[in-house]
Amino acid sequence: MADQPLTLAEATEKAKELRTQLNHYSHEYYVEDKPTVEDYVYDRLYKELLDIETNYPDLITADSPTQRVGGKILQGFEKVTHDIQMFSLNDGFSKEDIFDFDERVQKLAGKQVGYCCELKIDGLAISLKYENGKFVQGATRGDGTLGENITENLKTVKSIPLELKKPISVEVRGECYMPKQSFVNLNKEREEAGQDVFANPRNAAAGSLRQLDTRMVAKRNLNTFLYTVADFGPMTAQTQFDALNELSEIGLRTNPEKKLCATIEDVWAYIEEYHEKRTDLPYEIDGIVIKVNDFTIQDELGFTVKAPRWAIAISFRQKKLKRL
Ligand SMILES: NC(=O)c1cc2c(=O)c3cc(F)ccc3oc2nc1N
Repeated sequence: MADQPLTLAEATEKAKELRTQLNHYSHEYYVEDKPTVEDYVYDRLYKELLDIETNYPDLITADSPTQRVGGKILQGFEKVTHDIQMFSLNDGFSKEDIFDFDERVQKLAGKQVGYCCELKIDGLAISLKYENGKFVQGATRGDGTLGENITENLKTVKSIPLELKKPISVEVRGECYMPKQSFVNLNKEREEAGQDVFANPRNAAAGSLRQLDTRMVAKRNLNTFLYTVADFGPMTAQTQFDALNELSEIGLRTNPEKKLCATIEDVWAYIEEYHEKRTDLPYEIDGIVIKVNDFTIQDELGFTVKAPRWAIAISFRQKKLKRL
């Protein structure tokens, strides 16, 4: 006999249970890249939740996984002012530039400093605001002070949690990117449809986030790596390396290839290592970012008008580095 339809009380309880379970499985799959259940298990639970929400639309919540597919057609993107400016990075183009950076930093800091090295993901810089653990605003960098509100589009990016693991209020920043394979698939579809193809995954990600139809964004398989805590709230990390671990602990996706380097020689070895490995990565990188690890020293060094003095990006994208 068909199941008795659930009462509202039963449906409310069941929907809550399914949302928690589905969001947990989604976190494992999209944020940790370590799923513990097969897709069909997820799909069955998802269908069960969708049926309940279809029968009881009032039970739909903002953090329900069914809301990830989008469905809003936006009129445009409102402007957002970044309370904390979103800077860009100074670029280095050679081994000499990196060693000069180290010399400047040691001189300013008055001592040997350690560096946190990270891959420079080739995507679009984004800012994510959470209030009491809930995702409330996503924005582009724009000119560093004025960005665009792309919250509805970022809600369809599965690795961006709609709710953190802790009910804290923070602002974090990172990169939204399109994985290489998704880029190849998308361009194949576009070519078959007689549409223009995207030149590279970065343009494809930027073009996807500019879509006004959020259902289109949901289909683009965008992803993220977070790398900066702008407004710390109750977060306690005192170094960049620890901040990346803390971001991961509250449920945000961070890049696993980070490395703590005690000397600039170790930094250079890391740069050479990933200059070789970059073609094997499932996402594009356009270089390496080197950051003074200790936040106290970062604060001492501060920013110029356009960039932090305590970081430098080395770009793989130009000729001179080919001779690495
Ligand atoms: N594309 C990137 O993967 C990446 C980019 C930045 C920045 O743009 C950036 C800009 C700042 F003003 C300060 C720190 C930063 O750290 C960063 N770290 C990264 N890993």
